Amino acid sequence: MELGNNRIVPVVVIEQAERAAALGEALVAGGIPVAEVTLRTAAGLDSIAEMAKNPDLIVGAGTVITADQVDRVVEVGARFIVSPGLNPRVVERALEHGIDVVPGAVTPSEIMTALELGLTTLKFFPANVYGGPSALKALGAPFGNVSFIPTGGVSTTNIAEYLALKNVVAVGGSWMVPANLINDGEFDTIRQLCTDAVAAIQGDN
Ligand SMILES: O=C(O)C(=O)C[C@H](O)[C@H](O)COP(=O)(O)O
Repeated sequence: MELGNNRIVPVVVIEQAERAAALGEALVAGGIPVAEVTLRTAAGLDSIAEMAKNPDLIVGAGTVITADQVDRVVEVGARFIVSPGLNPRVVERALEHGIDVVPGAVTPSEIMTALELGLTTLKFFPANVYGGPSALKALGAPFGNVSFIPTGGVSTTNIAEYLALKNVVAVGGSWMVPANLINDGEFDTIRQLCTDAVAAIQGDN
């Protein structure tokens, strides 16, 4: 997955596309130049298009549920696709476009289906519901070639524990990009939340 050397993927829920450019600048300034912009709002597509204009930012689409949504997010410049679950038609359409796709998979059967589709980097969501780090350790035994991006309940309190696992390539989360701060244009605060998140893992590297 095209993440550069980033190990934190901000999950963005944005209500106003006019906030997108400034949000992208805050992420870059805060040391996390990547964003998974979800399609959970009507502003998602336009926000991806706006943030994709920033050459310093890696922008992908989240909450991609259907193959049609894959076409639309590729059209506006998404560089990767994340899904909460595993829909083979979404995966196949993304692969047809030649774009990285990270579906959600938390059970051995889902993981085996993803492997069959040629994928080895998967979203582990909701991580806080499906057992967190201990579940990921257990899954690492039979699936040594699979990397996960745990998402759901991740924060500075547990990010180091997740990133210490050899089968965790990055974490996803919304804690550094709260929707209310985006809506209120509190981009200095978002930048600080990003630098705090980066600091939370630098001490453990
Ligand atoms: O929207 C999607 O496509 C999802 O899969 C859900 C998000 O990734 C999680 O809601 C993020 O979890 P928090 O960091 O606990 O807020």
